[in-house]
Amino acid sequence: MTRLTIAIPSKGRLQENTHDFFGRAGLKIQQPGGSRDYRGTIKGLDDVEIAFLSASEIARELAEGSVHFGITGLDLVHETIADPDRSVHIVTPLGFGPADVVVALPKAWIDVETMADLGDVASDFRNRHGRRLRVATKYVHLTRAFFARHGIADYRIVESAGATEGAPAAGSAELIVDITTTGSTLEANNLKVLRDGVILKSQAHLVASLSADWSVTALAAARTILDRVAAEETARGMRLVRAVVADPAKAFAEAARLGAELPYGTPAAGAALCLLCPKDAVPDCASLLIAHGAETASVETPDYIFRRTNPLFDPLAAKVDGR
Ligand SMILES: Nc1ncnc2c1ncn2[C@@H]1O[C@H](COP(=O)(O)OP(=O)(O)OP(=O)(O)O)[C@@H](O)[C@H]1O
Ligand SMILES: O=P(O)(O)OC[C@H]1O[C@H](OP(=O)(O)OP(=O)(O)O)[C@H](O)[C@@H]1O
Ligand SMILES: [Mg+2]
Repeated sequence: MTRLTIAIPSKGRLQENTHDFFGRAGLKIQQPGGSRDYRGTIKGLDDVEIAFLSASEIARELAEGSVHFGITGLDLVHETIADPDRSVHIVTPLGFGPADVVVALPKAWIDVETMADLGDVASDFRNRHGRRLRVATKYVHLTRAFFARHGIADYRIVESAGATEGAPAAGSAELIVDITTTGSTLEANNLKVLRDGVILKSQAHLVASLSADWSVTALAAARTILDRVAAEETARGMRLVRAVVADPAKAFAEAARLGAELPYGTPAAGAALCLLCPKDAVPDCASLLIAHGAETASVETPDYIFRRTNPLFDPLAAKVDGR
């Protein structure tokens, strides 16, 4: 039976946060051969194999179906995978690795502030210089699609693997499409982003391949992992609030308006009412219980909240089954 393979970044800026993400869910990634080993495991989960790859390789392997899950940037998913809606399923954004793919050009081009301005300049440029504007980028597909959407055809792509921001100053291109987070690399190269020049807002995502071999074993392992991930995520936003009140049903009816849940039912007379309450509503919830006669309301932080329905796993299972 095929085991579940998860590809995670082995280097670069997504690596450390990826380990933290699994760690929060109580999943410990082990790399038996040390950092040079290409394969690893998750402690206690025999049906799972970890593949350590670069962020761009991960997008490729997801497209090929040679891994079940991968963690990579949304920019790479859209750049590398021809038809992402069909070949992969986005499980969840991960809240780290934020970066925008942008169209940028020298600040000295004061008349060009928007994609429409760029369209005008592109035609002019061709007439005047007898050659097309050059765009330096490694995001070839994203650039083509975005320029086409803005009706710009008078340009040529110059593929650039690194130091793309230096291309205009070096004279190898007039403008660039690249990724930026703080903007300091653009600034250092005297470049500005067009007002409507943000092609994609990216961050790291957990992505599932729809062409992978989803054996019963692999799917069960996916459920185990996504249960833990979802349980930790849910728990992070909730608190357990406990108090003995005069009329638990009535107290809960009011607490429900604050978003509280009654996970273990209405207590018998004299026993504590136990509520799951959104973190931000805890002080109001506690005051409400005191107003309902409680002497004490105690609040605890749950580590995990497991539920029968899993918002991360269920949509994936539906897609995999439906193939
Ligand atoms: N400021 C940033 N610059 C570049 N990438 C970023 C940034 N912030 C987040 N990322 C994300 O990290 C991904 C890859 O980053 P990084 O350049 O660290 O990987 P890498 O190990 O160099 O991979 P490769 O060798 O394939 O380029 C990007 O595609 C993007 O999704
Ligand atoms: O907006 P900023 O915060 O300045 O970040 C953007 C820069 O960081 C990335 O390069 P990276 O460091 O990954 O080097 P690489 O091109 O070798 O991958 C990216 O290609 C930009 O050059
Ligand atoms: Mg890089």
